[in-house]
Amino acid sequence: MTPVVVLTIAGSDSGAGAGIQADLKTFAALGTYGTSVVTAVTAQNTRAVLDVHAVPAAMVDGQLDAVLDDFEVAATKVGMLGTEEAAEAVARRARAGRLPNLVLDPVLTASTGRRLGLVAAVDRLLPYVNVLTPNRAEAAALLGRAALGPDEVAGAAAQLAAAGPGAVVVTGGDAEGGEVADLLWTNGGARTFAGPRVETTNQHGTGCTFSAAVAARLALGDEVGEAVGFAKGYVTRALAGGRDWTVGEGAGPLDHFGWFA
Ligand SMILES: Nc1ncnc2c1ncn2[C@@H]1O[C@H](COP(=O)(O)OP(=O)(O)O)[C@@H](O)[C@H]1O
Ligand SMILES: Cc1ncc(COP(=O)(O)OP(=O)(O)O)c(N)n1
Repeated sequence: MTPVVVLTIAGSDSGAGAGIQADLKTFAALGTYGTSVVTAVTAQNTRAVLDVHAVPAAMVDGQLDAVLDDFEVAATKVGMLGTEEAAEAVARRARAGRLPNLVLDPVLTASTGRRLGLVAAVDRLLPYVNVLTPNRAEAAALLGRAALGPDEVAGAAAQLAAAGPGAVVVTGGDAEGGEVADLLWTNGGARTFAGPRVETTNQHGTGCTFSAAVAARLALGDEVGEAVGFAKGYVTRALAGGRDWTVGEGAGPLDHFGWFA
């Protein structure tokens, strides 16, 4: 059977734990055909982001044309945007209705510390987004706040949803405790998706993997709540599969495929 086509618009991670590489692995693991538009190239491994090169906006434009002129894209995941001009190139296609089921992971700072994106670039896309997937720090930054306390997450999600996205999932990887809970705000109400915390240092690319899985499942026909529930379970299994891996010396990648075994 011909697979559904999903698009990732994101940065390349040379260590392949996050970014375009994590997205394509996730798309493949979930039985979809992944296409890609590279917005930036990072020299990155499990320890650090060493360098970042933004792809010129004309080349981002060219890649978008190449993919959208030939493939019927059923869902798109957007990660690292590189520049505001790249964001505008994406916004133009979204305005024209060429990017259905648009999932935006507002990548701002790598967990190893380097700045990877700008709030202004993310803001340009918010009106066209179907599902926004910030972690707590990203949600706070998008709202111009320093941080979010546990009781402020639902209110922040509602505020972000009012800026355009039909649904907002604030992921909770950085919270304390034996459970990790993500909050989905949609249709004016909150739902929580909780799962066991996987104790591991191999958690590079969890946000990329989660948002890519949401996009893949929307492409396969899930409703937003179903897609978020599936993505949450998939990330938990991928973290568990790679828990004891020694791939690189720092925060290693997830096991995107092994849970099928
Ligand atoms: N240690 C963990 N155990 C289980 N699930 C996790 C863990 N860390 C993150 N997650 C899950 O990974 C997904 C991405 O969340 P998060 O880590 O907050 O994103 P980001 O990488 O953008 O900071 C969410 O579904 C979250 O619940
Ligand atoms: C090229 C690139 N894109 C995104 C990220 C951030 O990945 P993410 O899954 O959001 O989170 P961490 O792995 O940084 O926790 C990246 N590092 N590189």
